[in-house]
Amino acid sequence: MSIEERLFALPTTAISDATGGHTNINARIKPLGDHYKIAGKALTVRLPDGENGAVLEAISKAMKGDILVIDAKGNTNRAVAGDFVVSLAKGLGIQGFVVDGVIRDLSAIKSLDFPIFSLGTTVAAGFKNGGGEVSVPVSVGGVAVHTGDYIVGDVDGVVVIPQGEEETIATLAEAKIVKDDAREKEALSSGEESIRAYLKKVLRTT
Ligand SMILES: O=C([O-])CC(=O)C(=O)O
Repeated sequence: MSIEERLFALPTTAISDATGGHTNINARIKPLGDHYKIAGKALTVRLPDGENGAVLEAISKAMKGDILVIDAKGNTNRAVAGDFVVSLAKGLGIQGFVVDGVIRDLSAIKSLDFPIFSLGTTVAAGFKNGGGEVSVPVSVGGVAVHTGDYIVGDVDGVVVIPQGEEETIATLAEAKIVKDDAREKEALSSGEESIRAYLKKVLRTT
């Protein structure tokens, strides 16, 4: 399995447990659909307040499977993208967007089934006066993100794994799931009896 496949198979909660939660993106950045799941490499975009021109530049530079991580500085009045821009990204094999800002044309974007994690939606398009940078360090949801960092997102939120730590974090998260499964089996195997036995054990030892 590739590292992308291993990360895709992991819930963000297990990755958060493995990282200690230090690189969890602020919970205000949410998936626009509960079923959205992304795992892949970040390509960063930094936008001047209210602008969105550099998103097109990022789309043109992205590799298939990349996730655009867009620092729009929390602006909720101007969209970084609408359904047209999202169609371009989807058409070139970009996996999803994580946006510290908002998008528009939600209903059409939902029809495209393109995973977006954002602060929500707005009606207004972004300005196109230029400016903005692609592949520079950004801050999104309170977390520093560099191009090449790994991003995993699902219904619970978005986590960042700094480049170079992905193998270690995936291994720790996989181990956490095995541990959680064993705990669940122990506590829930025979209804009230096993629940009480489990609580007794835990409350005595903590
Ligand atoms: O042009 C824009 O700023 C975004 C937009 O409406 C689209 O992508 O459809």
